[in-house]
Amino acid sequence: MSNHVQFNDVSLTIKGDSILKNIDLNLEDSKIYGLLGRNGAGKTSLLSLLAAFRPVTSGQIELNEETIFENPNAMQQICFSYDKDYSDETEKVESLLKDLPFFRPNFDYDYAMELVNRFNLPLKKPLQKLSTGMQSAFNVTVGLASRCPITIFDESYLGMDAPTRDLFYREILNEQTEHPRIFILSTHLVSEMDHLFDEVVMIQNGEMLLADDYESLMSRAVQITGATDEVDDLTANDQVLNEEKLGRTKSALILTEQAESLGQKAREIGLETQQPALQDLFIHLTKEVDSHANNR
Ligand SMILES: Nc1ncnc2c1ncn2[C@@H]1O[C@H](COP(=O)(O)OP(=O)(O)OP(=O)(O)O)[C@@H](O)[C@H]1O
Repeated sequence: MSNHVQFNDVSLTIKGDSILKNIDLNLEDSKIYGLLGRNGAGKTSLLSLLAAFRPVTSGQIELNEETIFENPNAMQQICFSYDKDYSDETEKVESLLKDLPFFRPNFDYDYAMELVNRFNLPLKKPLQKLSTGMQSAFNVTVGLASRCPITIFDESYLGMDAPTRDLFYREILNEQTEHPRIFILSTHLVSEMDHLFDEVVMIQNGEMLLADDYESLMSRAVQITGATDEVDDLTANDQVLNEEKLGRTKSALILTEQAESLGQKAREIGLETQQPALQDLFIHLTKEVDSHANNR
């Protein structure tokens, strides 16, 4: 069965503060979503609504047309992996993993043991005694081996060192081939993780800024560099996300439906073009919204 999630005009208010505003979002099966946003943008709030940790203030979130909140059937389909506080957790890694099949119907214990070996997790140690990075590796092990149709990782890899994160990224791609599902990866490590994303979702100040597939978003972006007046003439009618000047030379980051033909024209008149990275778009798209907000 193909799973899909729909956010319909979802808002969240906490103690009078508007945290999320009118969020519309569709999540489709077998896709990896990168959820990006500045600090405090509302990523964790949005994910905690999807995990049914709290009710929406208005709107609906549905999994396969069924409301998620207080719906045990829907909630069993969703795994939310985040940076938990384990300071009081005296249970050992081994016994926690052994208990999981009772709560997670798709939990694959053998796969969990493979991950325990790969991440060098000490089975006999209580969780509270693991290092921060090892606790993250435990969270990731549970998230991957639970094989939930909706699997969410909210910065759950922050404590991991670079080789361990690399191992995790490989597992995600492998799992998506072997056991496809909806993955949502909330992260600030944009340049390190962008190769994983099928879709990109950006939120800013609790509002949806952008939701698009990675390829089509990147195909709309081009960086043009050359003599300032030539770059200005060529890009006069385009959305310039960022400009950097060095003497008489200028580099402009452009987002346009016509990026391919614009790039071609640029090269024809001797300007240089480059494909920007998702991180560049993220930095300048979120910066631009800020500067508008400050001007109001
Ligand atoms: N329980 C709460 N009570 C009041 N405000 C909250 C609560 N939880 C979150 N907020 C506020 O909601 C906003 C969004 O927070 P959230 O944690 O969702 O952002 P985030 O995008 O995950 O940020 P970060 O990248 O820094 O983790 C922030 O302004 C935060 O202060």
